[in-house]
Amino acid sequence: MSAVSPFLDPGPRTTPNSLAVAHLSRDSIQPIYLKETSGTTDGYAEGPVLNTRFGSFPHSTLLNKPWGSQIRASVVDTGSRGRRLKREHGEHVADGEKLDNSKGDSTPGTTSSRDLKVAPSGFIHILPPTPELWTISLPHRTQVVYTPDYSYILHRIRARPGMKIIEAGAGSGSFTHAAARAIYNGYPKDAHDVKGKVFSFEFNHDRYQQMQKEIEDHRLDGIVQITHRDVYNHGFLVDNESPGAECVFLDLPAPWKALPHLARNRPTQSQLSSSGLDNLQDTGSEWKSPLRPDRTAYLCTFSPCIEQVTRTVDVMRHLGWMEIEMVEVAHRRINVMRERIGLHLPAGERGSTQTAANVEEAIAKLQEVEGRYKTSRGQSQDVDIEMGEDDETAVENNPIDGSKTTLLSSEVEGAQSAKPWMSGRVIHRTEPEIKTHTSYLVFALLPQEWTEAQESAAFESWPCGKERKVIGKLDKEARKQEKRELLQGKKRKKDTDSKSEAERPLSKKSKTP
Ligand SMILES: C[S@@+](CC[C@H](N)C(=O)[O-])C[C@H]1O[C@@H](n2cnc3c(N)ncnc32)[C@H](O)[C@@H]1O
Repeated sequence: MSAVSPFLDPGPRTTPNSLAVAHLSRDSIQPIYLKETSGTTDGYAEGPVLNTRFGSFPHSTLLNKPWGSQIRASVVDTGSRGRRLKREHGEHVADGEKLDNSKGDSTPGTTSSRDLKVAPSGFIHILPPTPELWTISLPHRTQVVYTPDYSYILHRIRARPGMKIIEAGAGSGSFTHAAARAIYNGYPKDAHDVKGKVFSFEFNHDRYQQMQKEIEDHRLDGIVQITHRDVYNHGFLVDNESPGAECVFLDLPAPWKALPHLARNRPTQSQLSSSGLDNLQDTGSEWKSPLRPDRTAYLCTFSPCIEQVTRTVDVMRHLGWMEIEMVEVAHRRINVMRERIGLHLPAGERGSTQTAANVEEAIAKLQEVEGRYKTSRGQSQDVDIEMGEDDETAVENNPIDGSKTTLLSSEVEGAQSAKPWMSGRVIHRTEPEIKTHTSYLVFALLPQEWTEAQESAAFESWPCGKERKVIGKLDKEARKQEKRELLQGKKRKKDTDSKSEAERPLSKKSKTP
């Protein structure tokens, strides 16, 4: 294993031949494999270039940067690229159009990073890959499980470092990456090393191959083992060995068809037929459960429709799964922002409301308007001109409706000195509606295997039913009789005490205080 996956330990800086995430804007991010190539690449003298709507970014400007750095766009000759490609393909290019490749790196026709000119505008941020960022930027091959769902699922199935998870189907690998991070407690040294692992199963061959490649590119091999398999018919054993899983996640069109393969013992014919799975015949071979025998197994299935849920729950009941529960994650994004209220704020600015922020501001404005009205009645002069000549105030034009706002000099100073991102009240607003239904999550658990030997050992330690001392009586009449006897005993004691008191010699009695 060359290095740790950037998903598990990205290190302090970007490195060549590794995955990074280009953050263009809040809703636009792009995964990128950073390459350290000195020669002309794809027609660019600058080597490999990331072209975005915020400008062009040669990889050389993105390499060896601390994660989270802001990278400014570079001036890249995108126009000559087409001409260069044409020339490479032997097409005629006019002499005057020929490119001067002499400057730059030692490699002819390349531009070194120190020769690159910073573009007048445009920047991105370079971020380390995480399962969350990968989920929103990965190449979609199927519907994927998103972060609000998988964070809850991993918590409920108790995925933690050192656990073994079975996942089917792998699809686009969104859940796989999050699961790999959750169970990671080091890379296994060999096949017998007991480290956390994700056993992933995918039926579609193309998706299986793409996943296999991604896992290698992301250096997750050893932590994720993907198998090309139809789990409905062939179950979850890997090389005919049990993965020994404690956690299971099924994102399949018919999860109930995979459930009989997750039983502790071979399901009986009646269990199979009551589940509608008569086609799964007894093959005669030895039964191996893919679950860890000495631990409770936690399962989650992910289904978009309620009919799939009812079918799954029905089969779960027949196969002995317990504490079955369905949950839907209704996720809402909460936007936290600053809201600025005040008459002095520039009109039409995002997040600002032009209204009096308090009583003082409202009175000041009224007084000012009244004063202006009196002045305009006294002198028939243009108010705007007068205002413009007045040092104490300034007039602001509203770019939207053309109206004018008069700013008091103190307000102008205040508005200029305040940092825009610090002014205003911090408020939060949720999205007005929950956007989409993702899926119904069905959770269940299968208790650990319990043998006769374990039962006898438990009985030895806690001999249930062999208690020697019986505390209290069981029936009502016996309890009443017990109470009667208790009261009679007390009464007898009281009588005896008072009798002995009466019989005591008088001299002794008088000494009593
Ligand atoms: C919705 S996708 C899974 C998406 C994945 N959980 C993710 O987060 O990216 C369902 C996948 O199950 C696979 N699949 C369907 N039937 C299967 C079967 N019998 N055995 C294994 N995989 C199967 C499909 O090929 C598909 O890729």
